[in-house]
Amino acid sequence: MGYSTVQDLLVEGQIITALGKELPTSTHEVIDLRGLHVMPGLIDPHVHLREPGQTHKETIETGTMAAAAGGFTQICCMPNTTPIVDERKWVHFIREEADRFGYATVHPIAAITKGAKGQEVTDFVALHQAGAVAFSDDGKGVQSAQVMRQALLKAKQLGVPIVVHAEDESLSGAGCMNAGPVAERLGVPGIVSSAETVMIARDVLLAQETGAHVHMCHVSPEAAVQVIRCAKESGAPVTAEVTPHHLLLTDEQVEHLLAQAKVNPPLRAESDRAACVRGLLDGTLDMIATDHAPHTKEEKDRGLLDAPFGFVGLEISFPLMYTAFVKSGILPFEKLVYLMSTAPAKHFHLRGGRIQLASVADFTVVDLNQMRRVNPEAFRSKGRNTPFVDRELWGWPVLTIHRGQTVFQA
Ligand SMILES: NC(=O)N[C@@H](CC(=O)O)C(=O)O
Ligand SMILES: [Zn+2]
Repeated sequence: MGYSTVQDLLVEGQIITALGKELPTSTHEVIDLRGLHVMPGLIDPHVHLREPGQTHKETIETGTMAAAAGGFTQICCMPNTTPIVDERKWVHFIREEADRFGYATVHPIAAITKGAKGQEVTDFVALHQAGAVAFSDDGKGVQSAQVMRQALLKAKQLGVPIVVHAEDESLSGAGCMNAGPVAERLGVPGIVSSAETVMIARDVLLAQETGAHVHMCHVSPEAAVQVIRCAKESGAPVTAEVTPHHLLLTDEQVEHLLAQAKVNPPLRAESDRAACVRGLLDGTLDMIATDHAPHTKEEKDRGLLDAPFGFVGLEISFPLMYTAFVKSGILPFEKLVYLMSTAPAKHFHLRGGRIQLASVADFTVVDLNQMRRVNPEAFRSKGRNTPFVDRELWGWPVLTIHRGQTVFQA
């Protein structure tokens, strides 16, 4: 970190072929980026692209366009589609579709269990050979410790992470928001923090016993941050992600926004939010994930009890993080780039995450001085479901280059 410089960058084909001061311009097209910042293409480890099957919510085309507009050049997509990504053909389909449009590189995450039913572990070897970079039943927790242990042993052999959506259904039940005073005032069933923390603790123990890499999704309660901190101190092979919404919002939002603030895991109390920020600053939480979860307006309008959980995030997460944490002086710019590019590349074993000689030309140019309000009507994503409508943000991406090609320009 601390590697910011002012210099030129030469791209030939898909590759960065020179870096330095005053490179000869001779026959090359010159893009003047004075006053702007270039960073390695952002990488999002947790995106719902909704294909196959749920094309009313999002498609691979619209989801990767949204990624490019948000400065992401690589994304990992979750298997909770229709059907579930539990067979090789769906891994191939996703990669081929993404390559056909070319807006961003998509790394499929395949299901841990067949149909995400939590019972029979999928064919990890075949799915990994097809291009799955990790395994997850995201959207649901794997309820059986025995099934999870079996999955960890298989993942360990392949050297890939198991990505944990931590939710014990016997505790989360029919809850639609965080359990607490706001849920009580609204008279709706709450989701207790232990529904998440109990499974995080279980999977830390299973990671220690098996030696497999466990990656915790969208961490939200204070107790979960504490469990992960202890796990890391004891050397357990555990990493974790946190979302911009869990760092910035609390369940107070649900009082005003109702289903527009409904997400899983739920927005929690102020003490939980503050603990997530501390966890991010001290390295307990390793990276930022958007958990981009598009739903239609009709679905989100069903009311707090019946609407689906989830927010879109790809097109606003860098400005959200930049404005709240870098512009305010809490986090150095380089650390944010690390959290949104270098760290996900490292822990998911992806190329990228750095701008260096001979690497693939994936990079994002941001304008740190431009303020714009969040306007969901302008999203490339089909999803408009965000609790951040109208927020004033700085640090918008203005140019995204993926494999040497311009895929987004403001
Ligand atoms: N996060 C959400 O609220 N929803 C996700 C599922 C998930 O990531 O758990 C979705 O698929 O809609
Ligand atoms: Zn999840």
